[in-house]
Amino acid sequence: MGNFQLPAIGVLVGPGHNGGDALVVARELHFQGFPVFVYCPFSKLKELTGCHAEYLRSLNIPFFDTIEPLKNCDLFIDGLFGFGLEREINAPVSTAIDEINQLNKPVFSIDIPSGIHTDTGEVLGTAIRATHTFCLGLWKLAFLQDRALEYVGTSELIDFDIPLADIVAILGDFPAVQRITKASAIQSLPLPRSPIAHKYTNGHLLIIAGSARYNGAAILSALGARASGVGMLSIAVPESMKPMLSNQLPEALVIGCPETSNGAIKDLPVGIDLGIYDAIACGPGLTLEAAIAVESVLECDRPLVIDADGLNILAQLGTVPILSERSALTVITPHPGEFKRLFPELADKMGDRIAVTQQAAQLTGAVVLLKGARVCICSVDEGDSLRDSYASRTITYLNPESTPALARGGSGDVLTGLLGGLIASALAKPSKRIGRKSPPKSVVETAVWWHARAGIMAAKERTELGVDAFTLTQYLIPALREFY
Ligand SMILES: NC(=O)C1=CN([C@@H]2O[C@H](COP(=O)(O)OP(=O)(O)OC[C@H]3O[C@@H](n4cnc5c(N)ncnc54)[C@H](OP(=O)(O)O)[C@@H]3O)[C@@H](O)[C@H]2O)[C@@H](O)CC1
Ligand SMILES: Nc1ncnc2c1ncn2[C@@H]1O[C@H](COP(=O)(O)OP(=O)(O)O)[C@@H](O)[C@H]1O
Ligand SMILES: [K+]
Repeated sequence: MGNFQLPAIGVLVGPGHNGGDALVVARELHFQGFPVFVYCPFSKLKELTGCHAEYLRSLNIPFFDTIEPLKNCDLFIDGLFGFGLEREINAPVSTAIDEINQLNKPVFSIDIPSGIHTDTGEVLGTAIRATHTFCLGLWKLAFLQDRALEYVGTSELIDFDIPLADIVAILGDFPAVQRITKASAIQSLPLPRSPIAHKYTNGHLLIIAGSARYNGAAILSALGARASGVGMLSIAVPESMKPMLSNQLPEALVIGCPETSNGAIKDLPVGIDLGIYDAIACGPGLTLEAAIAVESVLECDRPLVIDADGLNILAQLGTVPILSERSALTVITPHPGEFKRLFPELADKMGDRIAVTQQAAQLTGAVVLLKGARVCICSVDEGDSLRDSYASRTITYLNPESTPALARGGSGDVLTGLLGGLIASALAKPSKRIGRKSPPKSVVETAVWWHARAGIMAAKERTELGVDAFTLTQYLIPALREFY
């Protein structure tokens, strides 16, 4: 026999059923021969948890009420608190959590890292920084809240067959919050194309973007739109940028606009007919000098994607009154900074990204796409008869998988173009409609999922440092090849 030693395991046990789960894990590891050490500083345990504790003590598994004796353990199981935690954790438990975090050893959390609020993802005083979290039964919202992600580590769902009838009884047939799945995202791709398609049946998108200061934004949006397969792509840019755009995108119709002395779009060209476009994506790189053009876009009856400076100008014009006036589809795609400018009344509640996105959708009737690590998309439920008041039910989609490789300038511009192209293609006018078309709102989820897949694939091949925005555009089509 070699000198083989099983790792020692520290198990952190709380007073509720999360602690009960941890005790069951501790017992099974003990039966498999692992040395197990329990930290449980609580004198009062819930009944079932208390029974498990009693059984472990009868097996002579050691219990401690300080962390000190567990410090040499090789890894930890965290069962201090699960979804029952609603108030701040105080000393001595908070101090124990900080000490565990400082050990820098692998920690496996049960259900949710202890200290994280199960819905809002808020850190209640302090929280375990898990290496891996096993979420039990149904995904908790905290796994989709940006502020919890550094604590969750990698994560997986342990499905223990909660009966579907029970889930439906509580959440309904179509829960108001959904994770974007590969299956649903693929469904809304404009594939396969009709064999008798022609360019106009595949939609005509107008991108309005760019300035002398930010000319790359127009190119990146256009390359995003190119990957969407949109039938026709027009790009309105300041007149002096026309040659550069034509050079980069020979297939596009480039429209030169009158420009300010700083090289921003002063206005749209006289006589331009916005009515010919199936969708308009407006905003990347415009600067605030393009206010007149953005105002005319917001007043037109075309489906819109508004991003970046389009949003900053919208905020100045008055987000809620302007968007509430619109009857065509409007998708706004703010990052958190832009979101605060659009909705200053929600600025101090941004920690709960899901709640503020829902409130923004209710205030405006727009589809609100809040960017970040876990993009949140929210719209008012069209099936709801109270829609006019916007006080009705919202439907929320969250993208569960992405990569921080996308956290660099320009990746949002790519998304704007991709999204615009997919919407134009889904909304190609009814007289031209051929083949399968998707509901326009569902392509918003598809665009977000596709953009993230491209980032993930690029990061895998090139590391997280190798995904500049132009490179990202080059991975959009390869990311789909896995599926087509
Ligand atoms: N269907 C189910 O129920 C299933 C449940 N499952 C498991 O149970 C977990 C939920 O169990 P739970 O409801 O007992 O809550 P839990 O998170 O253990 O904590 C509550 C305890 O903590 C205490 N406490 C709270 N805050 C505190 C603080 N700041 N500082 C100190 N104490 C504090 C609170 O005390 P009290 O507020 O009552 O005084 C109470 O005693 C869930 O995450 C999953 O692991 C799964 O196995 C599958 C099915
Ligand atoms: N940590 C992250 N993980 C995953 N995606 C991210 C992360 N940070 C940013 N992103 C994504 O990158 C894009 C950044 O967009 P944005 O902030 O508008 O940048 P830009 O305006 O420079 O193009 C968004 O799609 C956002 O969701
Ligand atoms: K836990």
